[in-house]
Amino acid sequence: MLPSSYPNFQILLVDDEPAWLRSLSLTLKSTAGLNNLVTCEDSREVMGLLEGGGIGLVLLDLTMPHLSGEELLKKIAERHPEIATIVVSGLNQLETAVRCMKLGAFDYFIKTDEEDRIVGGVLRAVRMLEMQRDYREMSSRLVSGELRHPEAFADIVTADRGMLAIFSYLEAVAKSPQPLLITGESGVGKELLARAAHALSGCRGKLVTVNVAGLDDSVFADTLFGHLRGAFTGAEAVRKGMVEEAADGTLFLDEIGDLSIPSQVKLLRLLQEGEYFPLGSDQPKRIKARVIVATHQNLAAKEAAGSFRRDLYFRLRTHQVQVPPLRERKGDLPLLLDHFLTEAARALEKKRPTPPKGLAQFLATYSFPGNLRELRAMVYDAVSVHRDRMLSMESFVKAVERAQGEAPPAAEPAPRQNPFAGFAELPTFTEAASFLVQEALERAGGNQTLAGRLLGISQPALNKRLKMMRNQQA
Ligand SMILES: Nc1ncnc2c1ncn2[C@@H]1O[C@H](COP(=O)(O)OP(=O)(O)OP(=O)(O)O)[C@@H](O)[C@H]1O
Repeated sequence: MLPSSYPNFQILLVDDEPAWLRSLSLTLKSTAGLNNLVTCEDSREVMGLLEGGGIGLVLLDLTMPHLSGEELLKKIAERHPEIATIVVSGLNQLETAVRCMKLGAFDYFIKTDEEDRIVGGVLRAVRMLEMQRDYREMSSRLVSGELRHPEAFADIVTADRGMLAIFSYLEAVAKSPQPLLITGESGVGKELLARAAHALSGCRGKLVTVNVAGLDDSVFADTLFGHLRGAFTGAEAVRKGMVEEAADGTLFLDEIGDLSIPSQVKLLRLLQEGEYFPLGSDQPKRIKARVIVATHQNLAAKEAAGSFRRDLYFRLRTHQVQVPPLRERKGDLPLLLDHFLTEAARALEKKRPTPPKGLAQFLATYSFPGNLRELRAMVYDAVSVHRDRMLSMESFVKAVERAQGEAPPAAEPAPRQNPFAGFAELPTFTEAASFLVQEALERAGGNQTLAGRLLGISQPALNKRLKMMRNQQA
């Protein structure tokens, strides 16, 4: 099912110099993994090729016999506005470049420009086209309203708009043979989303998960590609690789940000060629699985720092979702509490306890660096120690205090900023206290005990202050 061609539209290279076409094709293939290329030496054939469909991007020379690049640029913009055109010309003239951009060129390069610049421009255009296509798909689904397959997301508890938009996106790209990249902090639910994407793909095969963190290159190759008997000392039997296990299904590679550079090369080759060799075999096998990868790391930063290959990064992020951390979807806390309470009670064979009033508000004041995994563990812990009908708030307060105490100290303990430092005119004591109290109550969802905790005073002391404030206003 995985095509070896990338991107999933064709890139047409037009130039009357066959040598340039060969060298540009080679560069795009070897440095950016772009191999869905078509070349054309005769400018008169270009419009016919475009009519055939399938071409998304044109790289166009300007000086050619018969039809000039500028004439073609005009025609393409008129008849195929959905196709992006990049001019790669021998002419280093500002006026020509400006004219081409006005005619609708996406970018303009000179043949003597550094290879890297031209490749970077082509990758930008590819990315833009991919995003446009995803956006079109997604908006048509959003306009149509409901999810088509809500059952695929049954295990994911949320009412958050950002998460629901991710669901729509996953539905939109479900049948795409290109890889899907899921990023987000640890514990946000990336694996659950990978499961949902697999369910949506409608593939008959299994979802096979491989955590690639800590696999050295030879173990990575052996795990993914398998080996023949006798391939190396100790290889007493044939081992099927995970790629084969995932045939007609999904291969989910978790912690992809930790992959070593040699393994990155192997993965890129697998995605690019669609083929691999089990260790000890010279018979290539074809991958028949869709690939989903996930990481909690910032791949763009790793790519910029040189520890993640650019060509692989671009290939992997054809379809990408960034899962928001729990602290950015606190509206989900009551739903999640409810879900994890039921789950924990069932797993621990206890009666489902009632959560204390204000628990969700209290948890909303915490940043949850471990995200949903941390919340789940907190709930399990509280349920396992509780005895009464009502769950104790204390267990959660302690867990939060413990976690805050364990948080690694900032490299230099940040001096607490004076929030009034920039004020031209200072508020009075009474005004400042009133702002503080209002803010704390808002953050605690009106719960005075929690608001008091945030301010470092007891609930009765806060209550007294509130009465005082009311009297002052009266
Ligand atoms: N929206 C959700 N509803 C219910 N349970 C969830 C949700 N999101 C995550 N979980 C649960 O939280 C835990 C962590 O989720 P998951 O393993 O999918 O996170 P992850 O992002 O893949 O983490 P890591 O980066 O560490 O691999 C799991 O037990 C999962 O079932």
